Amino acid sequence: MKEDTSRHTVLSATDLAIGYKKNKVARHINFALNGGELTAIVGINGIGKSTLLRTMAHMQPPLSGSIEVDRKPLDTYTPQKLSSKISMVLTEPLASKNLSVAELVALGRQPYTNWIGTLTEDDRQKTEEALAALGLASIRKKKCYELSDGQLQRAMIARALAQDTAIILLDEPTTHLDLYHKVQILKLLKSIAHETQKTVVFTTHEIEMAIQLCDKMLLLNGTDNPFGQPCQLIEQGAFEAIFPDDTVTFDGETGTFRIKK
Ligand SMILES: Nc1ncnc2c1ncn2[C@@H]1O[C@H](COP(=O)(O)OP(=O)(O)OP(=O)(O)O)[C@@H](O)[C@H]1O
Repeated sequence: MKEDTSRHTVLSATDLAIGYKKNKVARHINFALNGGELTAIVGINGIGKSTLLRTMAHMQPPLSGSIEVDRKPLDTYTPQKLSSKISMVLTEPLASKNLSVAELVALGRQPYTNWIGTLTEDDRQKTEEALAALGLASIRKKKCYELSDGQLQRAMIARALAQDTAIILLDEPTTHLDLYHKVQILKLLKSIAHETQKTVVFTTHEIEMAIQLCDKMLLLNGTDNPFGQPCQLIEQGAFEAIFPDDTVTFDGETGTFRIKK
């Protein structure tokens, strides 16, 4: 039986500072994410969203502070154990677009297969479920280079779903998509979080959409990085200071930004 992750903190950060040897990018980052929640990380260009996501995936070390997965420090996990806990969806072009959609999605099972990568019946079933969940069954044989940006994005998410981790991290999953496909992907992420009790976290520039669709938001702002439900952040006036107010202002009533003319 699967553990009910919705009742406890699955992923948390305490006074986290992130960045690079000569470049402290952000500090004072605090959050606690439960299972079954969709969370957006937002903030202006270069504020550190991708750096934070990479730090959460243990692809780079924190400068200070801590990250815990299931209340254990991230750095106590072996890479193998971590790949069964956290999956990461990057927007970078695939190394091999020669793979078919089904082959790409099956790669999600790698953490569980033996050294020659033989798929078991369970691996095949998880791959099929992921293909079906993302509406990819009919194009399973298509090569990845034949896909539209939206289809490729869905295939990358399906690979993460096949990996069947409690935590899914996605770096800008809606870039290059039109409004309809942006909403489609975000709604899909929300239903994955709510229906499978996974903790889903993504970076985005779609602040208004995130306000409407996410359970929680982390706003990287270079100072105190407010975290909470979108309505709480609106009440705190957290969105008002994101952009210089001679350019764009935030309307808390509608949860939208207005261009100053
Ligand atoms: N490998 C690296 N080495 C040193 N500095 C880096 C490296 N990668 C990114 N940075 C710097 O870290 C800062 C944060 O970059 P990051 O990509 O995390 O921001 P972001 O919020 O995701 O930006 P965007 O919205 O433009 O994608 C930037 O100043 C960037 O130049």
